[in-house]
Amino acid sequence: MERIVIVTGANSGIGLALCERLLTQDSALRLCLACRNMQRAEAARSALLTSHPSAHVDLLHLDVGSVRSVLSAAQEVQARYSKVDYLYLNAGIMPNPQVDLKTLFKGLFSRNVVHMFATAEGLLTQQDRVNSDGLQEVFATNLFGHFLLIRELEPMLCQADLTSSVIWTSSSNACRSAFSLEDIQHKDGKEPYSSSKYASDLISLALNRHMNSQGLYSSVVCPGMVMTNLTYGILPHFFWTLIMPIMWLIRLFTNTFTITPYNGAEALHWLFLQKPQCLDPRSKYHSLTSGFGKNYTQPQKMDIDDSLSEELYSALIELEKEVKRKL
Ligand SMILES: NC(=O)C1=CN([C@@H]2O[C@H](COP(=O)(O)OP(=O)(O)OC[C@H]3O[C@@H](n4cnc5c(N)ncnc54)[C@H](OP(=O)(O)O)[C@@H]3O)[C@@H](O)[C@H]2O)C=CC1
Ligand SMILES: CC(C)CCC[C@@H](C)[C@H]1CC[C@H]2C3=C(CC[C@]12C)[C@@]1(C)CCC(=O)[C@@H](C)[C@@H]1CC3
Repeated sequence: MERIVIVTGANSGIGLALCERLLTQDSALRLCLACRNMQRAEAARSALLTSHPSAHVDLLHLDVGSVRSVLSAAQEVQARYSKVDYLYLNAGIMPNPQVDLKTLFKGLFSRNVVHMFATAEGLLTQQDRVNSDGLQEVFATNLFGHFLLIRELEPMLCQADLTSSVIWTSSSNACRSAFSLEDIQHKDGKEPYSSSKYASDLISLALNRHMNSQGLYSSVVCPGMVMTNLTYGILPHFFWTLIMPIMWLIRLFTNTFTITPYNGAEALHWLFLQKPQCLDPRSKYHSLTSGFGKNYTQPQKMDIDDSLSEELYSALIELEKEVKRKL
């Protein structure tokens, strides 16, 4: 039977590299690029069809940061397909990032330098804003829109005698201290990205608890540090060009500097090949690249607990009711 794969944020970076790798793996699958910008989506589709001329590549308009768009995209999916086998929740934003130079320089001369380059913990802040649904934009895009999409696609993901995989592109920047149950949207802090990624780790755990019995399995991935539009937005372009040799040098000391989108998509691709029942719901699957350029996937236990994940799950269900009431 034809496998249906949906990838959000598929028009660039890790999402596009994943699509390329999936088609190389299985040219018979039906790939659906779920993107907010249809011009960029069309360009991505053309690029994929150039390397895989007989592939089935569909486009779906989805602004994951807009409740209305998520609801209508989910309806469109139900009209087009009979099931969904893989749902890659990859779209993500990090608006107006700022590097804390003091922490960076202090970190460079500390024993924590490798950890700092792997996670950027405490190094990055962002400036968030409220979107047209009245939600914090980073929360809405990186977490809530994707959660709503899963909820709307539940019948397609939970088919009798079949399993489905939901795969979140999280990050090693996900940090417990950045997340608070009292402020799940991170209105009051300066690390909405870290908070939203930690929340996705929690929600993945809760989804497994609630949905495994219906055949839905959720996993989280960290692609490592990858040069994409998202990372290019952190520092001026000329500065990245200047420090690029240093980035390749750092790769000799930490396997988390995967750098290319192809390498970054390693764990996302690896999960496509696994039986979802055999995965660990408490592990994050990391794309890693050795100093010699060898790609591999490694699970690492996450710093998450059941009660916090359950409370966040309930809070998102409540928020779902609230936003639907307001429509
Ligand atoms: N690069 C890195 O080092 C790391 C990245 N990640 C995560 O990987 C994921 C992919 O990012 P990456 O490839 O790096 O960056 P890119 O900016 O290249 O890709 C992000 C994708 O998400 C899409 N997107 C953003 N907002 C929305 C929205 N509201 N609706 C639909 N699509 C949207 C973008 O579309 P558009 O072109 O329209 O903007 C783009 O296709 C993100 O979740 C990011 O957090 C995690 C760890 C490290
Ligand atoms: C002097 C140095 C060579 C300058 C580079 C410093 C920083 C700009 C980078 C160091 C660690 C990087 C990093 C990310 C962004 C760029 C850095 C802060 C991420 C936060 C990008 C997005 C993610 O989700 C993380 C996994 C990355 C972690 C490392």
